[in-house]
Amino acid sequence: MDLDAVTKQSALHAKPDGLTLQYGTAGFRTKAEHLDHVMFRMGLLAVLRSKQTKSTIGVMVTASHNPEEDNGVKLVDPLGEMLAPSWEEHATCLANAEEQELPRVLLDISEKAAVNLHQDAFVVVGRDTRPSSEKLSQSVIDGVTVLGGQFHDYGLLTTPQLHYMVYCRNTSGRYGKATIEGYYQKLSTAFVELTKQAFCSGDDQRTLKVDCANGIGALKLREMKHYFSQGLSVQLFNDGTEGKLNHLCGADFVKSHQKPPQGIEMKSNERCCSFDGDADRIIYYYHDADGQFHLVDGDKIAALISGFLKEPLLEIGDSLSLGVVQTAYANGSSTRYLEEVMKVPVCCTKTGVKHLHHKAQEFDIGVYFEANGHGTVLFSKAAEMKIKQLAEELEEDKKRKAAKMLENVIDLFNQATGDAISDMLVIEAILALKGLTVQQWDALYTDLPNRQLKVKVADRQVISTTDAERQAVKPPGLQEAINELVKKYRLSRAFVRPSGTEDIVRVYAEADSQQSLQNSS
Ligand SMILES: CC(=O)N[C@H]1[C@@H](OP(=O)(O)O)O[C@H](CO)[C@@H](O)[C@@H]1O
Ligand SMILES: [Mg+2]
Repeated sequence: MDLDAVTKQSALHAKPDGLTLQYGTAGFRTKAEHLDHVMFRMGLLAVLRSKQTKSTIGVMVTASHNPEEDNGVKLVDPLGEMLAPSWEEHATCLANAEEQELPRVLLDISEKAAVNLHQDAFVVVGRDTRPSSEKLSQSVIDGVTVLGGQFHDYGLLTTPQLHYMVYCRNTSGRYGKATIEGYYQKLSTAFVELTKQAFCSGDDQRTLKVDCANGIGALKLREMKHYFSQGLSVQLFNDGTEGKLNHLCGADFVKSHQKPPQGIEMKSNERCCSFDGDADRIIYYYHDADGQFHLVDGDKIAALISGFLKEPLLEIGDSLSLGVVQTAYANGSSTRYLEEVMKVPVCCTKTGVKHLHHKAQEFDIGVYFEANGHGTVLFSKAAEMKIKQLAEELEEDKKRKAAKMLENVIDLFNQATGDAISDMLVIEAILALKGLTVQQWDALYTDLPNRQLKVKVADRQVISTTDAERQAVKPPGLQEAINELVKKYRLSRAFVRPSGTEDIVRVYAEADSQQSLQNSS
């Protein structure tokens, strides 16, 4: 490690005095103008992590659904998963070190994490469409090169595409080809195979309107749509040619305002969906014949998918375990539906994909979705092998068909992380195979009316929670006050937690009717 070179280069990416940031739920996120030094340092850290794991590490420059002026960065671990928690701490230390402390902190991390500094390092970099992203990703690359790491800059990518690239590179191509073309091919082939058996319904059924949040999703979906056009025709809105990123559009806007985005024309009963700014979340919605807006969120996506998976699993007759992972934000109706009607086990974890992902790995087939539309389905290695084997071996036609279908489903889901494009194709395949309209899907259960608020407080850390964030332990009296309110209304539930990505406290409440909800919130 040439620490003199690091010090010299770092001076070109100097940290503003006194600025402290934390590696949160989704990496570092703040105004883009404050991030240059963080990017350089994350380039350094990615090299150390790569040396330590002897694997390719990813660095993604994005602030997802946050405003265009913001930006952010997160590291992607070898199997495409989020950075390990102990390294989140290293990331925070490194980002906050004053200039003169930088060499010492780098040495400290190397020592604590037992990094073999003679090992080679390889880092892949991706970025979203924000005006600040190109320059910031160059700062990441400066950090990588000054520590002697090699890199590949993928340029513009969705966040899940970068996770996919990392996963491919660390599994010697077994997961797929680590190119954008490889990603398109893998997903489209699985989609086309899967939908071959679908009853050919009218053109209306095969058309989907997509609000791309004026982000990277638009670019990538436009490139990709030709690959699967025989099975699905997508119409792009908010494609970035005019509007501002995430402004009055995108999955986060639609979910939190419970209304359609601007810039999309919706006819009654037409199926529409929204991606977020880096295309790792997806939300569906429609207007009914009376012009009423209906949101079909991540919970309903989980319900659709787990219902769909149950049938072929039963058919192949193997006792592979299927489970669903949610967070406290899951609508109470969805949890009840999954447990009581679908009869699948449901777990609740803390907010943030890494928690859900981790829990989902405990099942042979783990379905995980946040209500806001971030999620995927994970298949254990054992489940994948079993399904592949059955797809080849089974004599009986029906069973083999079921195993083949599952095989394509495995390929269609992004196993590294939630992916709006991949989830969209899975959902569209299921709707086509089952001959379901968006209204029929929506009718699986009725959401309890719910509301989510953001509250600015002086110090959000005065609130601490337990029981997967559903109970407040501090400050004293808060939980008792919530209990008092909640017990007055039927099927009601409420909780308060500090956000892991914004300087605010989030308040959530749901109840059996709009009236009860308004009274309680
Ligand atoms: C209620 C909510 O939507 N929370 C979001 C948000 O986390 P907070 O910790 O609530 O700020 O951002 C996370 C990262 O994008 C996402 O995983 C999560 O679902
Ligand atoms: Mg996102």
